Amino acid sequence: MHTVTTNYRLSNWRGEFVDAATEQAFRKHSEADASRSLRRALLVWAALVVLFGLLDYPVLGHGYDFQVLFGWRLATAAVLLLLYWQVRRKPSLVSDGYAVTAVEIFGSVLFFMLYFLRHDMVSWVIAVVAISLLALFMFIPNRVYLSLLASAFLSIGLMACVAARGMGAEKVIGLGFILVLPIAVGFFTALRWQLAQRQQYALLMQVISSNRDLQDEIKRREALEAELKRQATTDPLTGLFNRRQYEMLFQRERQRCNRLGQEMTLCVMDLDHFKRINDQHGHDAGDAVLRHVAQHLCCSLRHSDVVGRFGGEEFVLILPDTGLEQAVAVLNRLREELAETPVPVRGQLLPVSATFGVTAVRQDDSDLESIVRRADRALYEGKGAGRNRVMTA
Ligand SMILES: Nc1nc2c(ncn2[C@@H]2O[C@H](COP(=O)(O)OP(=O)(O)OP(=O)(O)O)[C@@H](O)[C@H]2O)c(=O)[nH]1
Repeated sequence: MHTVTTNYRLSNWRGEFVDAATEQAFRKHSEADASRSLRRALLVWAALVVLFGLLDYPVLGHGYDFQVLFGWRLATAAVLLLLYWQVRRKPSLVSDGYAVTAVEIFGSVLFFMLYFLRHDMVSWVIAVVAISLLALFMFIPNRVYLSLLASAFLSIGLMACVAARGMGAEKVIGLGFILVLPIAVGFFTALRWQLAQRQQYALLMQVISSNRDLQDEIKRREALEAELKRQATTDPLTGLFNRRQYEMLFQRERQRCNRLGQEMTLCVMDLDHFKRINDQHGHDAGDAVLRHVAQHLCCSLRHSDVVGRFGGEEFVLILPDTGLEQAVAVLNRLREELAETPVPVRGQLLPVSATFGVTAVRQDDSDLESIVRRADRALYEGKGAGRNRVMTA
């Protein structure tokens, strides 16, 4: 279960998450998007700065003022493009906002120069500054207070320019009031926008977290279901199919073989003198031998063969698509393998062997029990004949 409890509380005044780690995660999440929008804005800004320089020429001619202004325009565009390149290389620059603020402050200086050099468009400059103040709040996506700093620099700077040109105090104060308007609108709009973005992010994260919990729960239930199924179908000691399961699999395989006209054999296998192992080495050693033999049977036989534990040290092997002759060959190989590989138990090698009774499944066999009884008879003949052998019936 994902029990991470993230604090999504928002500070209405900062427009950020109260929890620093959550704020950090949000910025990381929105970084790519914010960096893309900022880069676009920087390109447009740089293009406008240079293009509007062409309009300076008819007014200023080829003189010194034009050269200074155009030089400054080019410098501004270069700084904007430098930031564009840096943000592209390192998108995290957009999240902390300091580099963008510094560039905005540098970019503002062009307005002051325009104010002094383009006397023909003083009121235009003021209007453009007012619009730019609004735009500033959009440039720094996560730092509304840094935008406030950049806009304060631009508006106070412009007021200082107006004062420097000898305008009266009432004009300067009046301009201040005019400029406060776009700053207030920009600030509160950006603040609301930031809050809305974070609310959306919190909702998204909560949905993702619930989905993850749900997926974990589904996985847990699936594992539980698989475990229950395993317990219901297998023998706990050896992991082989239990009686109910191999009986069911026998019926299925018999029908399949009948349909395809294939032969099928069934074998009952019993370990020889198993009691001795228990008596001499203990019940645990006997269990270990049973597990080892079960493992060996599963590895040696075909994937489609069915291996079940009949009870005690007896096993049932169902071999679909296998005639009696073939089965005898397979079982002899198995018998030899068992007899040749002693089982390692607690540092000792215990020799094991087994006797097999095998019979073909016939069309007229009424049920599994009668087939097992026939194989069992062969098995006991094998025991009587000296064990460690394969007998047919
Ligand atoms: N360790 C262990 N022993 C078991 C288990 N189930 C049955 N046995 C033991 O298996 C032994 C079977 O003994 P017997 O039926 O006399 O057969 P055997 O000693 O193998 O002799 P033969 O079959 O005649 O070769 C008994 O001692 C049972 O207690 C089990 O799950 N674990």
